[in-house]
Amino acid sequence: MKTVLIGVGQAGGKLTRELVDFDDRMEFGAVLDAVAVNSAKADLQEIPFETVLVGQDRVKGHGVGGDNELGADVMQSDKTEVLSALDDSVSAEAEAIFVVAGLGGGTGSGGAPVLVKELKRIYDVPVYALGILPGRNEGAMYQVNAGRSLKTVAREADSLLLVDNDAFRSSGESLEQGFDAINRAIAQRVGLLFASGEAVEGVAESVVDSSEVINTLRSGGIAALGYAAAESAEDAEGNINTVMSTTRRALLTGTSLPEASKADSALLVIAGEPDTIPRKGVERARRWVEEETGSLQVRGGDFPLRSGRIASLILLGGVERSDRLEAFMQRAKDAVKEAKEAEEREDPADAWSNDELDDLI
Ligand SMILES: Nc1nc2c(ncn2[C@@H]2O[C@H](COP(=O)(O)OP(=O)(O)OP(=O)(O)O)[C@@H](O)[C@H]2O)c(=O)[nH]1
Repeated sequence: MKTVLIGVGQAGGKLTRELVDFDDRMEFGAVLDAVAVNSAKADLQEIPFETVLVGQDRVKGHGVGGDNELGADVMQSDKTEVLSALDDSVSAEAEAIFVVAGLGGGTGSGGAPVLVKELKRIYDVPVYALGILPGRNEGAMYQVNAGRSLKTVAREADSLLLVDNDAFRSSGESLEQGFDAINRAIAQRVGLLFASGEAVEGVAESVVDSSEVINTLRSGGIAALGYAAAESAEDAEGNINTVMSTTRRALLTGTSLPEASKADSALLVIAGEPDTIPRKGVERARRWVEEETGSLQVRGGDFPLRSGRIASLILLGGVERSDRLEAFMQRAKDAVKEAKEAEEREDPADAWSNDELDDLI
């Protein structure tokens, strides 16, 4: 799927950079172009592709400090510059646009929904978002920002592919220490998804096509991506059980949104040397994904790849009803409530109008 990437905010820019690197390293050529947008000048300095600084008149290049309403405002004010930077990037070849952002901060969280909405007005290709959910140990501000941003992006984008920072965290490591590793893990998975349908080696009927990715995401709402790989046997027969076990791991323990296994639609991509991909195993794995997700729309296809490994990549569309997402939305709502209570506590005047204390007479 020929894709144009727009990274918004710090996390968005860093993850976009990883995605560009992965696509280059693998020589897939699925990423057509990339642009990074930020209100913090320092975050743009390391970016090796086109950048746009927004909100300079309001925040003087220092970022919006986690204020996502300000993030939305500065994107709205400077959208013309951002859109004109994209003029040449979104060529006739482009099949999709991805806006990449951390949903917990200010610039990405506020800017991404505004940008997605504008892009949808202009371009005919699907406009997707790749959103990063804050880990459960991040502060209340991050949860509140992400709750509001998620709701808006999911409404505006053709689909929101969610990645939970907690899904990729290694034990004993702080979230910050782990960011580079998390970004690499996400870039590998999402990069393979972009490249699905790009590989032309060993062209066969079973090779996955970009349109299958687009059709899987057609139901809109929230999407997730699962992945697992294992050493490949030398022939297809020897890989029947391996395909089944990587598929199980990809869905049950390897998704970008843990515990999201019920879905409206799914796409199962098996990547590996074409003559080691077992038809029987792939069919069996696809039926298992149908049962497990409860979806009658499970597409499938191969991704021919020169590798000693065999991998299952599962794209899930319509995972809104997942427990993890419900838990996150509850976290965001609790954080809003706590913030309101703290605000009231700070104002001594409110002590007199406390509803929990009954009047004496
Ligand atoms: N996966 C991942 N998450 C990150 C990274 N950097 C920050 N985050 C997460 O993204 C959220 C913060 O968003 P940032 O992108 O840093 O903020 P911003 O959009 O630049 O906004 P401001 O700094 O407020 O201007 C937090 O939830 C972080 O946990 C990263 O490199 N990788």
